[in-house]
Amino acid sequence: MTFQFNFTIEGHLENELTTFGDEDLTLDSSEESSVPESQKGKQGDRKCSTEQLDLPQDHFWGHKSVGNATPSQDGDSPLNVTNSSNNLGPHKEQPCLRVAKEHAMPKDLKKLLENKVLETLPGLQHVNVSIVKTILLEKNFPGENIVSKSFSSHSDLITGVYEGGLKIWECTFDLLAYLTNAKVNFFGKKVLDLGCGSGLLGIIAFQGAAKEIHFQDYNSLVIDEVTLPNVVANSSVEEENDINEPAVKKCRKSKLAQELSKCRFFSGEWSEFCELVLSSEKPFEKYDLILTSETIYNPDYYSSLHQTFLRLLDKNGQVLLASKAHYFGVGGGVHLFQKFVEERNVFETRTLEIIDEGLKRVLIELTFKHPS
Ligand SMILES: C[S@@+](CC[C@H](N)C(=O)[O-])C[C@H]1O[C@@H](n2cnc3c(N)ncnc32)[C@H](O)[C@@H]1O
Repeated sequence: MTFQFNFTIEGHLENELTTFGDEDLTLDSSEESSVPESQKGKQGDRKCSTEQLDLPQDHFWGHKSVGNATPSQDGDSPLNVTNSSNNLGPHKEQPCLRVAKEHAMPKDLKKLLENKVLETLPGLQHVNVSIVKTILLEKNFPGENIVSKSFSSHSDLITGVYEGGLKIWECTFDLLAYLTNAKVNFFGKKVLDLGCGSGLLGIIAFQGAAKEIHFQDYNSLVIDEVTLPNVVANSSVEEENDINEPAVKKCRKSKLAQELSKCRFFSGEWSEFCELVLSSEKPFEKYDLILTSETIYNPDYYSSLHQTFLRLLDKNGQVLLASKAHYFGVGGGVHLFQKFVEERNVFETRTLEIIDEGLKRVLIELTFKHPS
């Protein structure tokens, strides 16, 4: 089975970009200085201080743009750095960590699916992201315009600004297939879809009667425009439409609300997310299962990702991680990540599957070396 997604920059969308002012185009650190003073610090949900944030020494945040230069069959091509090499070195720029926030499920669920076109995968529905992007480009909505930034930089990733959640990456499908084939049991588990984007991994856990499912993405726009609608699209909200009987309708509504209350949604950088989620429940019940796809492309994030697993995974829990073997241009990949993990000596890694067609992809499992 092949899935085709168009990750390239649609021509008509590019044209629409011309309607945005230059001030929207803060593509990389070298262009940062051209940002009008009035625009600086306008991204209200960003926090910029190393001291406050317990950053690892080796953690730097230049705005590395990573593009999908070579269109491929599924559009999910090797990641190539689109900007010049001066983006690859450490920057003096202050690290900017996106503050985490929790997103409430809106009361009006049908509104979430307004203007959305649904596509169907076996057993799953998801919104068409190209249409979401088109609408977002047309709307001059408040907040950070990651869509226009992504288009103008011809890039699916802009380090520290947009981390790629507005598309479904190939390894999500590998992990979905693994979860189905290996009949992974979600029943009664607390699950985290880390770096969720579309949230399809978490949705599978939701459908598999997980006790609780948390979704996290770097960008709040992704949660609002893609993850939340996808979760709702895969709940029984549509069935409700067909019922005329008010008592039955009321009963269905409360069942649906109960079902959806198992899901929580978060945006923000991983260390910030950890702080938020750990303080949101006392005591915090750790995750039995963390699902994560295409989140190890950038070695600069390994420390924060490793810390997230360490802080949030239950001692007997499991991380299922899907990744390309290597991310050209950004430098991350399975080998480097496994080496990073081995050096920390906390987690055991086990290769579950190697998919050696097209770009080599790998599924790995992480568990604590010493569970108790
Ligand atoms: C390449 S996208 C993959 C999206 C999705 N998992 C998929 O496979 O389709 C990487 C995801 O990881 C998240 N991410 C990457 N780096 C992050 C960071 N430092 N802090 C928080 N989230 C991050 C982003 O939210 C983004 O959605």
